[in-house]
Amino acid sequence: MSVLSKLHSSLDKRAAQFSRVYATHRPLVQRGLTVGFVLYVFLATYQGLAARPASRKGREAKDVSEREGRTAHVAVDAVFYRRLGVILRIVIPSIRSKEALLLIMHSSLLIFRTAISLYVAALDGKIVASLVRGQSLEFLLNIARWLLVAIPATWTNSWLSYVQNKLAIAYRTRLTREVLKQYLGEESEGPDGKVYYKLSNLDDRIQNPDQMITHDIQHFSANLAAIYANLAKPVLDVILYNYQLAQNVGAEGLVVLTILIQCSAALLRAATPPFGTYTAQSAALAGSLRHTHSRLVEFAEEVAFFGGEEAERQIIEKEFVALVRHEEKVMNQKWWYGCAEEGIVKWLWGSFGLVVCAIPVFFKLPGISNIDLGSRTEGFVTNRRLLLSSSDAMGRVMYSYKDLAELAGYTARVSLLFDTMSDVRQGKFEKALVSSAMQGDNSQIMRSRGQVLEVEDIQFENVPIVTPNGDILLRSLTFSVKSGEHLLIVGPNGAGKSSLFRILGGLWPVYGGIVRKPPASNFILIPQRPYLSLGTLRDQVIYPHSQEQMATRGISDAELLAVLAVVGMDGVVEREGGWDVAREWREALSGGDQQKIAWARLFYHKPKYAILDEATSLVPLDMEGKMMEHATALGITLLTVSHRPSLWKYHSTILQFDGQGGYVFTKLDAEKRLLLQEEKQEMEAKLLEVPKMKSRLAELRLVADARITKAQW
Ligand SMILES: Nc1ncnc2c1ncn2[C@@H]1O[C@H](COP(=O)(O)OP(=O)(O)OP(=O)(O)O)[C@@H](O)[C@H]1O
Repeated sequence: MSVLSKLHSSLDKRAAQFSRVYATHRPLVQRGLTVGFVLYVFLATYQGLAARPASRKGREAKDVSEREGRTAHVAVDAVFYRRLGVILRIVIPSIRSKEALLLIMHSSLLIFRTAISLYVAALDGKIVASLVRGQSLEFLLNIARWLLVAIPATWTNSWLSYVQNKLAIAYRTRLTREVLKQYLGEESEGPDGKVYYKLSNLDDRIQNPDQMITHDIQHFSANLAAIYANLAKPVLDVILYNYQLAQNVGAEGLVVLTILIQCSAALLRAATPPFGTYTAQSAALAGSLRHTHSRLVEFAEEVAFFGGEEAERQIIEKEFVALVRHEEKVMNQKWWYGCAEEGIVKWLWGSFGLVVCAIPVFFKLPGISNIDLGSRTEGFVTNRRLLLSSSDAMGRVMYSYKDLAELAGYTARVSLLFDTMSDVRQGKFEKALVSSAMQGDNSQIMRSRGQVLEVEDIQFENVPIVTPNGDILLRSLTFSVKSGEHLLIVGPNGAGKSSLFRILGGLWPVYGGIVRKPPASNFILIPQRPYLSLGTLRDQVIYPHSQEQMATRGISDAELLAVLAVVGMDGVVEREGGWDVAREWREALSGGDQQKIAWARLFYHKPKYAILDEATSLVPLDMEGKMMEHATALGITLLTVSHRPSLWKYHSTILQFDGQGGYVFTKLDAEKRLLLQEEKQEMEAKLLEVPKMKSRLAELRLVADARITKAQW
């Protein structure tokens, strides 16, 4: 016997010995491998979802933040989980909440559906086996079972999508309510309120809050509701299907299969583009495009008069092209990613699966006695179905990473909204400042804060007027207004007249000194272009009251008509078809009529103070006088900005800005001021005549010189 054949026989002996030992201990090995497999699936899922460095994704995410003015990144990482945690506490406030119950219901349905799938896999195998064996009765019985199981199966699927949609709506409702609570904070919240104003005027971080509150919250909620099904269910499926498969084909093949699948999955994952960042970018670009369109709708008349169609088209097109380019980039990425994904998940993993299913056909597995053709076919069909479901579930775990990345994008947007609102409520604003705001004295003023005290009268003590971008309009302003002492405010454009009102209304922060003033509810503002709400004609006059509040105050429609009569607008009720007609009042009423409605609103509310910012610029002089007299007769103290001298006589003090950072606050003697004004106008008129007179004089001189010369001749 040669050395080679000796070696061969000794190897044979050892192999036989090993397979004997292995066969004896196989049940134990199987159990160990199965437990190991389950642990592995959990670990792999955890690792797949756990925080990861944001490298490339972080870099690309900067694009989003630049548009939103903030350095936040979008990736499936620790930041994402922290943000999601905060939002989850809002959408699922307690274990007894409706949302928690819906989640439990959703989970039960998911488990039930998997159980049905397992049953169907086995039944499928049995049907084919009975066919191969030619057992007609068995075949019919199995078909009956198939039809029976179809009832709960279809029922479960419908319920699943129903509960998932319900969850999405419930999340959206919770989030929207919470956002609106903060965004339109009650006036009683004092300086913390008016977030909707501060967000767009005092802070740069959010360009389109409307888009965030509507579109982004909706997508976030839908994604969050789906991610649970897309993640929890496939993980559960992978474990259950594979457990069942391990029983049928042996755990060894499955372990090899899992290793191969995980290696290819890791490769695919490494190549996954940053879809989360793309989602956030898409949302920001879509918001920007919508904003340009809504601006055009808002200023349609102005644009039409200017013939600005070409300019507007260019602006809109620029936004549109940016969005389309981005969508195309994402589409291209999705195209190649989709190819790679399908090739790996469907075809490569499918071939691995077929090989695994074939194991019991080609190898005799201890404990599994597939002898006849029927049993072999039954085993193959069942295993193949299990495998298809398992690889489908595995694929969904893979896809869910993409979903998770998308959810991260929306989470970033929603949490940016919450974070910014929270900062704004605490008076922390992020805005691009003018360069002077960063220097010495100016930056000192910007850093400090003044005091706001609630008292009966208005008193400003050394208060600087600073615009949100750090421009200091006035370093220190001191003046006071007592009840009944009407104040006239004058000065050149941009001097800070309206800004003073913004401080009074609590819209702008007080950077220094002391502001004493009554609560904001004691003021009513009438600007040059008054605000008209969506609603009925009655709503315009009583805004922001509701009809119920009007009834509580004991005011009837007839009394409201009397209020309109003061401003000569009582005819409008009949003309427009009654109090309850709703219309776009900005279009239905002329500019002057809109101002008169705003004055009627003032007479309805009778506040302590009225802020009139060029509030009579569009009404005739006689009506202006009537309205001013009625307001003072009602005991309303007026703070008026106007360039019309006709209004001077209604005021007792004057605050005059010079537009260079200086001001004068003094008693106003309207008569004297009018006389001076008249004298000034007369002199100005005379001065205008001077050049004309000079040229006439020159002409006369020429004529006179000519006559003298002629006489001499
Ligand atoms: N939200 C804002 N953010 C930044 N700057 C602002 C803001 N609102 C106003 N400003 C700036 O504050 C300055 C003063 O504006 P303000 O409206 O108080 O002027 P004004 O005296 O009322 O002028 P006008 O007579 O033209 O109405 C202007 O330069 C304006 O650009």
